[in-house]
Amino acid sequence: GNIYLSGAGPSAWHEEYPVAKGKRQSPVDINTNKTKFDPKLAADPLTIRFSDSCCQSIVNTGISFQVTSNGAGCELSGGPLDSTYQFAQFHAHWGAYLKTTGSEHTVDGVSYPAELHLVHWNTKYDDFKDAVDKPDGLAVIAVFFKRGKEHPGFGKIQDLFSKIPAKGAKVNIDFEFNPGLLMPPDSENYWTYLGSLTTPPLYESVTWIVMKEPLEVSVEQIAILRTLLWETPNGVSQMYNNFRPPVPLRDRVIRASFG
Ligand SMILES: NS(=O)(=O)c1ccc(-n2ccn(-c3ccc(F)cc3F)c2=O)cc1
Ligand SMILES: [Zn+2]
Repeated sequence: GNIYLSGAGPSAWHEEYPVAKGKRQSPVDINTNKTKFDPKLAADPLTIRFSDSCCQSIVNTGISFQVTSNGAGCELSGGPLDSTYQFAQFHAHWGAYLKTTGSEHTVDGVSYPAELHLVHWNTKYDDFKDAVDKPDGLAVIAVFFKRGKEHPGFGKIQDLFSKIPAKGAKVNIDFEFNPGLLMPPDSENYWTYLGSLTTPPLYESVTWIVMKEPLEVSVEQIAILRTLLWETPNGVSQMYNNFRPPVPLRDRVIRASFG
């Protein structure tokens, strides 16, 4: 069923996944008065490498779209990472029409209309499946979407949505698409903390790298996200509010790469 709409939604996930109440869950609110500038993050800059040939296909996962990659030439290292991570997929989370919620992370309690996640796995492990539940297994870059000018690059991905109308539907991407297009103009400034997958199985395996600067997309593009379809207790309908609200930070400090 639909993990956001069945039962009490995210607040009930702990019944089947006790780790939902764990010590390093995600997403969280980023209270900018409590983040800590770490000069080491600036001393060893985050290196984000994407290629034109790294996106193979797009699938409707039933809770988002997902652009999958074999990771060729797409690697992440430096900053908070002690290893090289390889790109596996990107997807997003978003809200409802005329609502301000939609992102998973919030900044000083404020939500963005949507949030993009670029998922990478630690190449010290054999493959994604092996890395996904290890404490240093994954690194996810989060990019907030804000309403503004159109983003033609993301539009190329959205043009495929009509081809994946239902859960499990998948099509090949037969044009070059470089996920680097989805990085904000300034990707030096980010926050980082140790967290988890934001949907079941909620593994506490993610080093989060949350870009401070949002990416502008048009209001129409935010609306197009909701043209994807998912199953609900009342039948197939538009996909929206596929986000987990922030959970307690517990005993963690969010570090900033900037002063
Ligand atoms: N929203 S997010 O924190 O970026 C996020 C949330 C959930 C996942 N997720 C859920 C199941 N899996 C998964 C996929 C393949 C696999 F072999 C094992 C998994 F757990 C996964 O990667 C991946 C990313
Ligand atoms: Zn996500």
